Amino acid sequence: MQKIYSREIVAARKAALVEAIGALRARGVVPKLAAVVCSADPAALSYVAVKRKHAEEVGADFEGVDLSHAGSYGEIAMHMRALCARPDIHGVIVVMSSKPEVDEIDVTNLVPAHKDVDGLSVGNLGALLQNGPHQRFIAPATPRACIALAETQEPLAGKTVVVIGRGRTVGKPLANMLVNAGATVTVCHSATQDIPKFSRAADIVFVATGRPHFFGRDYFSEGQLVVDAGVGFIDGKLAGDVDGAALEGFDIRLTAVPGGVGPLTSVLILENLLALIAHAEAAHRL
Ligand SMILES: Nc1nc(=O)c2c([nH]1)NC[C@@H]1CN(c3ccc(C(=O)N[C@@H](CCC(=O)O)C(=O)O)cc3)C=[N+]21
Repeated sequence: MQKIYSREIVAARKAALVEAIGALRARGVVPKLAAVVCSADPAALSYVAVKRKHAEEVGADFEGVDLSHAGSYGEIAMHMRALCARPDIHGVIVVMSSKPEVDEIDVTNLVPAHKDVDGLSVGNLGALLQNGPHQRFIAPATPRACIALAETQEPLAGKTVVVIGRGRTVGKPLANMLVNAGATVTVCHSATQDIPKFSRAADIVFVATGRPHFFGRDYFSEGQLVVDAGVGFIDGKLAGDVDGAALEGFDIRLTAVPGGVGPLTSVLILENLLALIAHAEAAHRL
């Protein structure tokens, strides 16, 4: 088994971000990202800290917003409207929690498309499905990271791929983005009978279920590329959905957790932030 790390692509893309943000700052535009947490979930809060670190490393401003104490959806909506109206904030991400206290996609839909930095609102996802030639949309960062990491290994057009997971932040948008990229896509999920029948036959398998170390040797076949988008915890340690230890001695490439999709996701959120600024400037909103 060969582990695939994102370190090099992350470093290269970060260096490009530093340069682009420096150029923006030189003409008075300071990119600013706001990250909103709606649920009192330590994992969501720690993810905000990771976002802050990455933003500050490349010279972007960052604001964490904790709405977990808001009493009602109405109160959350009021805070969201005020936040999204602020001209100093170019992008707003609503952090999805594994223990949501409100429907965080509903909250995401309060972010207007021109500030929807993670591309998860209804408008951006609709545009992603349409994928028209004149459409500019923001694609969700985690699926983008899965695809960018896979593309460091092999082209996707014409490949047979299986996506395990149909979640709203990774699996479902990822499957549609893979279709757009020219892959032949099968989506497996909790109601699928005999997932290995499908996953073993694929050229590339993307796993995004949030079940740490659930997927072992039975699910895969030799020669495959496996992209692991899982960010679960086992004994307090970050663990992907794929049980890497079960693949030892197997001729297969597996993206690392930690060190694979995760760090690239953070970089792509910031690339999305710059794309929002470019779109706004093209539309003379800035
Ligand atoms: N709207 C939304 N978009 C998201 O993309 C999103 C979200 N909500 N909710 C939470 C999950 C989680 N997530 C991670 C991103 C990077 C790392 C990451 O960089 N992890 C490092 C390790 C960091 C450490 O060890 O603390 C790694 O994998 O190497 C982890 C987790 C994005 N998420």
